[in-house]
Amino acid sequence: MPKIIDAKVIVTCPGRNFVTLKIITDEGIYGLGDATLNGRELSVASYLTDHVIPCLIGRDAHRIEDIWQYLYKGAYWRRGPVTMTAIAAVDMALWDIKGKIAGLPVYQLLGGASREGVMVYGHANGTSIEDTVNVALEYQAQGYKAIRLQCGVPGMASTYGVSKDKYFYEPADADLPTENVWNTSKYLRVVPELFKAAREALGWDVHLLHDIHHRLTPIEAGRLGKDLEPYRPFWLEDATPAENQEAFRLIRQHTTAPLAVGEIFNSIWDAKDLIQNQLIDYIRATVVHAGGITHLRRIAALADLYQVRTGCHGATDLSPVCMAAALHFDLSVPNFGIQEYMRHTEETDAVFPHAYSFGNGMMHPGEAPGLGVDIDEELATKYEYKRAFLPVNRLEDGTMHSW
Ligand SMILES: O=C(O)[C@@H](O)[C@@H](O)[C@H](O)[C@H](O)CO
Ligand SMILES: [Mg+2]
Repeated sequence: MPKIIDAKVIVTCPGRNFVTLKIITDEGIYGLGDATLNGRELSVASYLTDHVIPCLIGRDAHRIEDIWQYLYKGAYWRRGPVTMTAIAAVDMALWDIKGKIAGLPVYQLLGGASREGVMVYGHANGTSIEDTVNVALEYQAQGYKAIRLQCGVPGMASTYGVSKDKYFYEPADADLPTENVWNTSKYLRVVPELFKAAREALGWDVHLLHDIHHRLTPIEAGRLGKDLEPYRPFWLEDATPAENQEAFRLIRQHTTAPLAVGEIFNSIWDAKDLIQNQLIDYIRATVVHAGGITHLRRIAALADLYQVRTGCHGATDLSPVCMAAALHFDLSVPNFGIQEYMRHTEETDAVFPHAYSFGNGMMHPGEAPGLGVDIDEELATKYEYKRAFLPVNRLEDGTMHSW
């Protein structure tokens, strides 16, 4: 059996912070897991170093399910983003090891390919509707079949999803949280105009998505969904904060716009009622924050019973290790929907060389054994951790709001 003899956490910051777990076996084979939790990176690094790695040494690396259960039940304090991101990193690394030993890409261990490629969506954003539509046209020219639209709101200095750099979006932008100002009624006026302009410019053969990013109440989300129906959105994401899963019932009563939620979910329990009551159409939970490939398969299997499809989170603050793992999952899972793909920077890709590829709006994990991603540890040491927080949102009267 491949015995775990060592494991370490690598924190690196090639333009943004990433936390990576490396598990090493007595046969010299190692596996990698993404452990990045944007804005709270060091909490996961410590959870792994201080509370998980000592329990891994000496274990059989093939026992993925047993180790998953040991870390989940053994912590006593179950669930939560830090715990489940740490478990996810171990899970990814063990699938990587298992694939390398078997000489197979992980998707083959998950039941093989269910499709030829993974449809992805890119992020078009701009300070104005015109800028956003022009970037969307560039994505369409690159072959993207699905494009997310996020634009600035007149009268608001900054808002979620609008980046300073046209192609790379990094929201964790300061040593302490940046304070954004938010105005719901201004936002509700601009999004339908954005979609109208986008449909006129891009036509109907491209999927258009939008991320509300938790900022509306259920009835406001129902109103926006109804306003966007003529433009056939592929999905409205994070329409309202989802701690109260029942809140989505009110949205459903007012609009047929498809709903996606779950990038901040970390276990099946966060999504169970949404899925079983068909209150959503896509589940956004992802490998790195929802307990790894092992747990994400359980979430997808439940979703499949209710015709809910996957739509994994894939922002730049999820490392190429997570992107690789997600693509293996996406290629195999029967109820695949779509995969988010925000390109990493060249310096990030240099630290994490990988086998996955993009072409004509689709991605593929590649045929390398395991996850097909590595880490250049020497290069990684050149990029010191740099504390960075996600922004916060306040209403114009100063009231704290969701960002
Ligand atoms: O859909 C998305 O990609 C967003 O919600 C993310 O950009 C999210 O804001 C970041 O991952 C937070 O770190
Ligand atoms: Mg989102």
